[in-house]
Amino acid sequence: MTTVSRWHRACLKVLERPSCGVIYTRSRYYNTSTRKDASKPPLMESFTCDLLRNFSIIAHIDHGKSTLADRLLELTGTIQKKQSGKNEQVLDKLKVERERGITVKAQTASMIYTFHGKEHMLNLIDTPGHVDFAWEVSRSLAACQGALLLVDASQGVQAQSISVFHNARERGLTIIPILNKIDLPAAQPERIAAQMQSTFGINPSDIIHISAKTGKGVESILEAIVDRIPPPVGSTGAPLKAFLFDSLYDRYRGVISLVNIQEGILRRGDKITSCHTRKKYEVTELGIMHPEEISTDSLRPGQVGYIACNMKESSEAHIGDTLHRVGQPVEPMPGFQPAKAMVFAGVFPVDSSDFPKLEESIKRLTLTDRSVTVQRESSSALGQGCRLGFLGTLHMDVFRQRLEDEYDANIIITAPTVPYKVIYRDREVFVSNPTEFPETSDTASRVKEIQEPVVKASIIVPEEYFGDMMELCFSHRAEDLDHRYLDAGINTSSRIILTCILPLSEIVTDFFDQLKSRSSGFASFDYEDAGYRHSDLAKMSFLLNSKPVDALAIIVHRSSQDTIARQWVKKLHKVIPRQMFEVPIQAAIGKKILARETLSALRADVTAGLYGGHYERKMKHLENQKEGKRKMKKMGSVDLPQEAFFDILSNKK
Ligand SMILES: Nc1nc2c(ncn2[C@@H]2O[C@H](COP(=O)(O)OP(=O)(O)OP(=O)(O)O)[C@@H](O)[C@H]2O)c(=O)[nH]1
Repeated sequence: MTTVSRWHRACLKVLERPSCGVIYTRSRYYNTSTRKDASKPPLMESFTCDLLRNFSIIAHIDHGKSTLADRLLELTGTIQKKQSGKNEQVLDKLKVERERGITVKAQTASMIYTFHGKEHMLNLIDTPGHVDFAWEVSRSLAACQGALLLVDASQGVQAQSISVFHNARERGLTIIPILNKIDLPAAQPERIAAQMQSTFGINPSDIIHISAKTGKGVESILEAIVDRIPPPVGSTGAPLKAFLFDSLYDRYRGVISLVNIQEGILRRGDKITSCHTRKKYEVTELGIMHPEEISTDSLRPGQVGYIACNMKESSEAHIGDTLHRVGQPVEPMPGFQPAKAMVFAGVFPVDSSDFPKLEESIKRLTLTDRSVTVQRESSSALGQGCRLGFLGTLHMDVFRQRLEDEYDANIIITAPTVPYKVIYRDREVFVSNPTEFPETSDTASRVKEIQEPVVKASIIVPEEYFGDMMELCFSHRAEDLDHRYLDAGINTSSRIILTCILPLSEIVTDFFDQLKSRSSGFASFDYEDAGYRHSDLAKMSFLLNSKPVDALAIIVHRSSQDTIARQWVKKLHKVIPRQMFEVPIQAAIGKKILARETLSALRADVTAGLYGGHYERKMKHLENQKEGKRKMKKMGSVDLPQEAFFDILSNKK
C-alpha cells in the first residue's frame, strides 16, 4: 500500500469518526476527560515536556507487541474498538506484515491519555521483533525515554528478550517489565517473573501482568507509562533542534520525515537545514501520527511527529540527522551506525525485457526501506538485474514479497551470499557476488587470505534439546561454544543459554529452520555481528556441457565441498530438461571436477520410416544421428529455462 493511499485513508478515517479528531480517554481513577470539538487537531502547545512520554515496546518475536499497541490505541480512544474483538494490528500497515503476522517497519502513534486530571500525550514507537530488523529497534529506541519490555508468560524470556533488554538498558531507558498472555492455560506468571528477576535483575513486584488479547491489566500500563517513564527535556526558547529517526516516501509529497523535537518549536513555513547534507528546505506540512497523519500547527520540545519539506530523494533524509533552523546552527545529535547489509542476492526479471520496470520498482521500494542496498548486475544466463543487499534472509524474503505484491514484479532471486573479505597482497576488497570471487587455488590471483563474516549467536533452549543444539552448531562450523543455565535457582525444568561464534553464511541457509525443527519449536535464537574470521573458502562453479553458468556459482567452505557438489549436481539433473544431445552436469572448484551427473539425450526415432529388414541401413541412420549429435553438442548451448532456475534457487542447499 502506498503512503498516499494511507494518507487518503487517514483523511477519510478522520472524517468518518463520530467525533473525528482526538478522542480523550477516561482514566480509571479520574473521570475528568471530555470530548472536545474533535475536528480540531490537538493543541500542541498544551503538551509541554512534563505532559509527554515517549516509549517503545520491545520483545522477542510474537510476544505480543502489535497486539498490545492495538489495546493501548483503543483504550486511549485513538482507534475504535472492534466489536468482533478481532486483532487489528493497526500499526502493521504493510500487506506482508498482516499476512505474516510480523512487524517489519517500526511505526509511530501518538495518543492522548488523561491521568491525575491532566491530558498527557503518549508517543508509542512500535518495533519489529525479528533479529533482521534489530536496526529498526535501535532507531526507535533513540527517540524514547522508556520501553515496555514484553515477555510471553507461557514461553518466558527468549533470546531476543535479552538482546533488546540490553539495547534499551545501554541507552539509559526506563524499562517497564510486562508479562503478557496470562490468559493462556500454559501461562506460568510466577515462574516467568522469577526468570525475569534472575535474568534481568527485575523486581517481580514491578512486573505488570496483562493479557494484550483480552485487554486485562492493560490500563495499568498506561498509568505506569506516565508514572515511571521520565518526560523528555527541552526548552521552547532554545534554537530548533530536531532529531530525524525515520522516513517514509510519498509519491506526491516526497520524503516524509519522522522527527523528535529536542529543542525549540517547529512550524509550517519554517526554513530548516540538515546538519548532514547542509541542504535547505521549507516545512510545508507537519503533524502527528494518530496513528494516521493529523496535521498540527507546530511541533514542540519532546514531541514526536512528521514533517514534509519537499525532500525529493530518500537519501536526503539521513536517519540520525539533526535538523535546525537556517542561520541558527546547533550541535548535531550523535547519529546511528548506518544499517549494514549482511545478505546479498541478485534479482532478475523473469522476462528480461522487464528490467527497466523492475529497476524502477526496486528504486521506489527502497525509498520506504532504506536499509536495502542496490547495485546493477548482469548475468549471461539471466540477463540484466540488480544485486541487492539485505539485513538478513527474512528481510530479503519480505522485500521480494513486497516487490511482487506492491509492484506486480515477476522475478528470479539468486542464492543469498554474505560479504566476504578478500585480502590481496596490496589491498582488501569485499566480495558479495560469487562471480567476482577469486580462484584461490590460482597462485597468480595474489590472494593472501579470505575472511568471512561471523556472528555471536545465542540460543536459548530447554535442557532436553541441548545435545541436538550442540550437534546443529557443530555441523554449522560453530566455534567458541559456551553454555550456562538460565533459570539457575528456579525450581523447575531448566533452560540453557548456548553461545557460540557462527559463520554468517551458515545462518543464511537453513540454520533457523533446523533450529526450530530439532527443538520442536522451543529454541529461540539471536545474533549480533562479531566481525570477520579467516576461512578456507572457494568458489564452486557449475558447468553444463562444460560451460560454467555464472548465476549458479556459489561460495563454499572446503570442509563441505564434496557434499555440496554432489547435492547440487543431483538437483540440477532433476530440474534441467533433457536436450537433443547428452549434457554433462559438473560441479568444479578451479579446474578440479568434484561431481558429475549426465543428462541423457532426447532420442528422435530416425529409423521410424524404415520398414522391413535392412539392418545396415538402420545402423547407418543411427550412426548419422550420433555424428549429428556430437557436432550439436560441441556447438550447442544448453537451453536452461527460467523455471529451472526458479526450481534450483528456490530450494537452496
Ligand atoms: N492468548 C493470547 N494471545 C496473544 C496475546 N497477545 C498477543 N497474542 C497473540 O500472539 C500472536 C503474536 O502477537 P503479535 O502482537 O503479532 O506479536 P508481535 O510481538 O507484534 O510480533 P512481531 O511484530 O512479529 O514481533 C498473535 O497471534 C496474537 O493474537 C495475549 O495476551 N493472549
